[in-house]
Amino acid sequence: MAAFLLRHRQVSTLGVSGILKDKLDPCRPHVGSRLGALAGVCNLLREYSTSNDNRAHKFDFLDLTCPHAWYPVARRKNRKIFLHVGPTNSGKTYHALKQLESSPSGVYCGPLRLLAWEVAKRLNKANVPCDLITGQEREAVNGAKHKAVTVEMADVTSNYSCAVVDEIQMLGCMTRGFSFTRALLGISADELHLCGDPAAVPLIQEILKPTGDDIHVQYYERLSPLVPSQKPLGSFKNIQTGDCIVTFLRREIYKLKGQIQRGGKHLCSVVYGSLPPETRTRQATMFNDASSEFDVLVASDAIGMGLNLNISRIIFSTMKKFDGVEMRDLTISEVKQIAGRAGRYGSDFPVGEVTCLHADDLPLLHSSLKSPSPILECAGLFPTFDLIFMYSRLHPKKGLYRIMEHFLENAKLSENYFIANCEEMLKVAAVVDVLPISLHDKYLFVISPVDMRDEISSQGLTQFAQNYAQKGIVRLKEIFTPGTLQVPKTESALKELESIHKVLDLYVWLSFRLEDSFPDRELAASQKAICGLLIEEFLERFGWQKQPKTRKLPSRVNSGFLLSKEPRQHSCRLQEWIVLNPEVTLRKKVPNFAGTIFCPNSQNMFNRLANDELRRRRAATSSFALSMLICRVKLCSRLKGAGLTHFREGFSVTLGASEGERPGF
Ligand SMILES: Nc1ncnc2c1ncn2[C@@H]1O[C@H](COP(=O)(O)OP(=O)(O)OP(=O)(O)O)[C@@H](O)[C@H]1O
Repeated sequence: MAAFLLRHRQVSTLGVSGILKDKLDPCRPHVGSRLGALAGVCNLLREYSTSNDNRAHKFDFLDLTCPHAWYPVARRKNRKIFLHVGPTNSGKTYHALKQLESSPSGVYCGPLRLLAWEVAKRLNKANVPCDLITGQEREAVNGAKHKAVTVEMADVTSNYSCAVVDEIQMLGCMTRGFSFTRALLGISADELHLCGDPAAVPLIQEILKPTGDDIHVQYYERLSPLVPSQKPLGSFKNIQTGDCIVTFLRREIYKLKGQIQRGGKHLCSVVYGSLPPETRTRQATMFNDASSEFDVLVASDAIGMGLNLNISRIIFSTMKKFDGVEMRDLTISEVKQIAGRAGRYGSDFPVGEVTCLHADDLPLLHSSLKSPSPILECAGLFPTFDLIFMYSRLHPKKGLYRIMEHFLENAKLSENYFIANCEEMLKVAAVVDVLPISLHDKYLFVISPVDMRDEISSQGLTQFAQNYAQKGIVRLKEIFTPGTLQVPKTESALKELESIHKVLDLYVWLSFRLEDSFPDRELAASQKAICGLLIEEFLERFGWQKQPKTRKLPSRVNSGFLLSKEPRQHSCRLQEWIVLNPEVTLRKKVPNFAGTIFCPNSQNMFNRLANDELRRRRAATSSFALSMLICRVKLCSRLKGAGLTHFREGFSVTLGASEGERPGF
């Protein structure tokens, strides 16, 4: 599918693979605001940013031994630090958020967009106006003094009464850890609440010593019991409603989903890392909803964070995972984080159970659950653009790749820190180095959330950077043909669609940083939403097309869900709502109609699309609000002969519906 979407498939990645070993990282670099002001460094550097290069030579830009000094705004405060630590599902975040909610101003910093969305929603619902800021979203709420952000977007120049940094143990993450270190050292708040694993306590106490902050540690116990089973699952015949099967390969997820569904008793939602976050949330919602048919979850370790899940039992299908270098046993922290998802407090399953598919794996499960997580020893660090820029002036002939490489090899660090793993960033640096753009712009591409291991994503980035360098403006249509997305028919087509979603996501990210040069944010966002829906359509159909007749509804099914006697055949029913996207190509074909038409073919799917759209509209500019219209499909013949393959015989569309019309949900 991507072959006709990405127009320049032959784009060279400039021999990057020859330069770098292609190792996988556990966390994707996703760095939104590393360009944000780092006042300490800036002050330090300002005096060297004149043409007096002799002075610059005397300053050691490689000295990263005192990162706390980079944040003068935070250093002017005597912060009270509250460490909320304990196992998963122990109420750490709940208590920290209560403090945030009752403070006059504040910020929540989470590791995932999903978490930022959830907190923004929660605060707004509690009548605490809260903005949402992630790499790809800016949703401003009138009068908001609170913000929910992804950790990379944390602002270290503003003052807050209260700040919360969630999953603080991630400061030890090889790729993203430095953003947590930056939030820990740099957020200027009277109260800073840190939630996470007790394994991070000694390190945090150590690195905060030079700040003089006041530290209080509060330990929590799990709110609901977690019972490790003595018996393995053995066979998928023993799967029950509320079970979650964990596996680590995407391919395996679909294999297990198919296997379980073929038993005819259960339908499976799926959650894994490369699904768009919106899709992950919806899959989780379907699984949680007792009235939906999807009563079993097949997931990767992506369930470890960010999703509220009503899981009764976690079943590890394997206790090994490929980490990009080798196949290895799961670590104690990984086992605990995943297993801890069973039996969430306040959910339908107040007691959680955990087991393995195979008896051989039980000893490792049991021993991991009994052991404390190993103490974290070092926190991540990464040079800001200011430092890289000043360092580059000492080596004016070197490209960003060589400057970064040299900087990272020679940086001086104290024993509490490590320099982030930036192989992915270096791959991008090699791509953009040959282009005639400024160091600042190169750095921006380098820190963008691109997955360079994914061929389509890496080609998307290359194309964006090349077009930007050549023309100064990047139109989405030059690389992507809107209106050509289709429901994938195979797993490999699904994978391509996931990659296309990543490319569109990257465009949106760039559009927030280079607004004039990436003007098609709205189009990219609407195409992203469609990608998500098509992916979901695949997920709902998967495993059913071959044997729909063997289907027996499980007991908890509410058959009203799909409004059909044959629940899995929902593609036969055309619903009465559509989404119009005026950007796309049908303009010429259909008189009086300024757009293409996407027609969700189930009410369920439509509701999701409409919810998404309304959420976006609330946040969007008025011009964007006009770019997608939701309108009613009626039985008339205006589109007959227009070649609209989305529509079935006998149905067509009323044109020119007004934006005021609202679907009835
Ligand atoms: N005192 C409480 N009253 C009501 N609900 C609570 C309370 N404490 C926690 N909860 C609920 O229990 C669940 C788990 O709490 P929370 O997410 O704060 O745990 P956590 O320790 O941060 O877990 P994790 O590490 O998995 O994020 C949440 O749904 C939360 O709303």
